[in-house]
Formats: sequence, structure tokens, C-alpha cells
Amino acid sequence: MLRWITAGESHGPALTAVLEGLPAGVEVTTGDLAADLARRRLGYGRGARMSFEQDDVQLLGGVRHGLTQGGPVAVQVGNTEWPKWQQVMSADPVDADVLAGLARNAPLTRPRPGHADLVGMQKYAFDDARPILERASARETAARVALGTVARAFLRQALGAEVLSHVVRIGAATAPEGSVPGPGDLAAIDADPVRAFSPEASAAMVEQIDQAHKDGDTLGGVVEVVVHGLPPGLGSHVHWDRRIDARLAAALMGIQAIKGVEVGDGFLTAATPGSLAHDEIEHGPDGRVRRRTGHSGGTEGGMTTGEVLRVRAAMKPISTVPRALATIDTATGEPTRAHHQRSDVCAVPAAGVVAEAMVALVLADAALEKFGGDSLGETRRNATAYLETLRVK
Ligand SMILES: Cc1cc2nc3c(=O)[nH]c(=O)nc-3n(C[C@H](O)[C@H](O)[C@H](O)COP(=O)(O)O)c2cc1C
Ligand SMILES: C=C(O[C@@H]1CC(C(=O)O)=C[C@@H](OP(=O)(O)O)[C@H]1O)C(=O)O
Repeated sequence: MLRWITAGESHGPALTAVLEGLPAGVEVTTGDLAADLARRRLGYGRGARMSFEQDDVQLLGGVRHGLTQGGPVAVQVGNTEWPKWQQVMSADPVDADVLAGLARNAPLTRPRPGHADLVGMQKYAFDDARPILERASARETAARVALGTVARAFLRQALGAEVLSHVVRIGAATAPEGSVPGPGDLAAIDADPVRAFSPEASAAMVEQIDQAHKDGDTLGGVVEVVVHGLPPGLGSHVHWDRRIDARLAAALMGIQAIKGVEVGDGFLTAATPGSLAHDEIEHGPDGRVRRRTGHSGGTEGGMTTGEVLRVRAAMKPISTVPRALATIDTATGEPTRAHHQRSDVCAVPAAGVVAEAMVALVLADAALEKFGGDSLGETRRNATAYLETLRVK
């Protein structure tokens, strides 16, 4: 079983994350983690913070000389903004007079519609939204991406599986249906300002973001994660919480601002007759069994089929809208406008990288459940033996 947990606030000293249950012998370096964190910072429409936040990443445990050791992998991502926030976010008490003199310590009492501010203040009994937004902030996704790098290294090295993603919608601009990137397409997708897999769609998406920016508005969109090289049989049909599609959906919905998940053709299949919705089975030219199409997104009965896995996540628009929305001042009870500071206009491209990480973590967990292994070699041998002895090949 693979377990992972993150801690840390958006403006605290650092984010911390631990991944437990990975076999020994997985090759991974600090540079690999830094590369994925840089990909997450990318993307047209991100706010000012992403231009200077450095994601100072360190592997604090579980990895020696570039190889996992079998123990928990501990990661720290330092916030380079920390010096400015040191007193406001100090773990230990700070002199009240010092705090009173700090503008950024002013209580936030104008909760933003769509953010966690209001309900978080109600639930955790705060008169200030600061403690809520600090942990609700998607800054935390940097920690998940760092762990996701380790999970995807395991998937690649144990199974030869490759996880990638692309943006398929921003606002009203959409990518052409049916274009599924191959394992080698990730570098080109990352080079695109909105991580789209189509130059025309990319231009239209950039235009949407420019317009929203001009209008003092924000945008959401849809990302698709694609995984090549998975074996049939990760997850199971035997119980609801073992279904791989259920686990992927929960992991993707666990990303801030994700409001919908589709597996394969998802909601479209509900409007398609059965004769067209399902993937017919045949033998390919190599004599191996395969599906003719990819409508199911590579899962049937809660198990991976061995075909390309395809899952989509829909992100709502950023809730810190510059043209601030109506709210109530919780200190006075008076109607007012929500507090607004710098923020992203659109973070859909970044959400794609976070979605890759969550999918990699879920699949690594399912692969370890199926194949086990305390060393990478053992996992690999078990996977190879399973594939060689499949009843139907
Ligand atoms: C990568 C990423 C970046 C985000 N950036 C912002 C932002 O700059 N401003 C903002 O208000 N919300 C941002 N969000 C969304 C909020 O974190 C999210 O809406 C908030 O935590 C409320 O949770 P909910 O949307 O899941 O209900 C971002 C989300 C992601 C995934
Ligand atoms: C810091 C990140 O994203 C942040 C996510 C976020 C939110 O409300 O979710 C609000 C913004 O933070 P700030 O108010 O400090 O500018 C984003 O910059 C990041 O992704 O690393």
C-alpha cells in the first residue's frame, strides 16, 4: 500500500510531504522533482507569485545516491516568500504590538465567493479567513507534484508506463476531439503556453485568457491525463473502493477547484447508443487482443484494460475575481466586495501537471497492490511474469 500526506501553508516556511510504501531501487533525483515543479509553475494566465516563487525543493529522506531505499520518501518545498511572512505566519507567538503594525496581518473579513474562506471560518471558529486560505490555497499542490514525480518514476521503471497531460478547454476555447497525445509528446505540450496539444486551440485559449484579464475576470477549463503502457488489471471490479476509476476520480476531485471528472468519453457516453459507445474487441496484427476504439478511457469494470488510460478533470474559474464579487463583511455584517489581492487569471495548465501527479500516485498504489515488491526488480519480475502468463493475450 502506498500512502502520502502533505503539510504546510501557502505563506509558511515550506511545504512538506511524505510518500510511504515505495520499493527500494527507484531512480529519482532532486533535479527530477525540480523539473516537474517548474512545469507546474508554467502556464499562461498565472499570477505574479509564480514568476518569483522558486520552489526550493529538497529530498529529506528515503533516497540515497539517486535511489529510493524502501523507507518513506520525505520532500520539502521551501517558499521563497517566507521572509516577508515570517512574523504573520510564525509557529510561535509573536509580540502583539509587532503584529498590529503589519499591514499583511489585517484580519480578512470579506470572504471570497467560491473560495474556502467563509465556510472555513464557520467550521474552524475563526474571525479571520487567513488560517483558512493558507491551507486551502493550491500552493499545497507543489508538494503533491513533488511526490508525483517519485510515483511516475516508479511507474516508468517498473512497468514502462508514461503519464502525461494536456489542456482540452479554457473558457470557451476547446481542443479538437479525439487527438490523444503519444508518450513522446509531453515536451511539445510543455512548450506550449497553455499546454494544449493543438496550435489553433492554443491560440484561441490564450485569447480567452487575455480577454478575461482585460475584463477583470477569471477562467476555468478542462485537462486530460493520458497514461500509456499500463497492464490490464490494475484496480478491481469486486468492491466499490477498489475500482480504479473511483480512485482516480477521488484523487482528481481532491485537487483544489476541480468540480468534475470524466473517464474516457464520460458524460458523452450517456448520450451515445451502446452499439457506438463501447470498444469492440479484436486481435491486432501482432496477434494480441486489443480494443478497436478508446471510448472507455482504458478502464472496464473498475480495472485498467491495458489500453491507453484517459481521464479528464474540469476546473472552475479562479475564485479571487479581480472585479470583486459581492459578499458580507463578517466583522460588521454589512454587504461589501470580496477581498482581492494578486492572483491567477487561469491556472488550468498548472492543474494539468497536478492531475498527472495525482493519477501517477493512484496508479503506483494500484500497481504495488497488484505486483507488490520490496525492490524495483521484484516488482518488475512480478509484472513481467503476470503479463507472460495472461490467460488471454
Ligand atoms: C494550480 C491552482 C492554482 C490556483 N490558483 C488560485 C489563485 O491564484 N487564486 C484563487 O482564488 N484560487 C486559486 N485556485 C483555486 C483555489 O485554490 C480553490 O478554488 C479553493 O481552494 C477553493 O476550493 P474549491 O474550489 O475546491 O471549492 C487555484 C487552484 C489550482 C489547482
Ligand atoms: C502559490 C501558488 O498558487 C497560489 C494559489 C492560490 C489559491 O488561492 O489557491 C492563490 C495564489 O497565492 P497568493 O495569494 O500567495 O498569490 C496563488 O499564487 C502555487 O501554485 O504555488
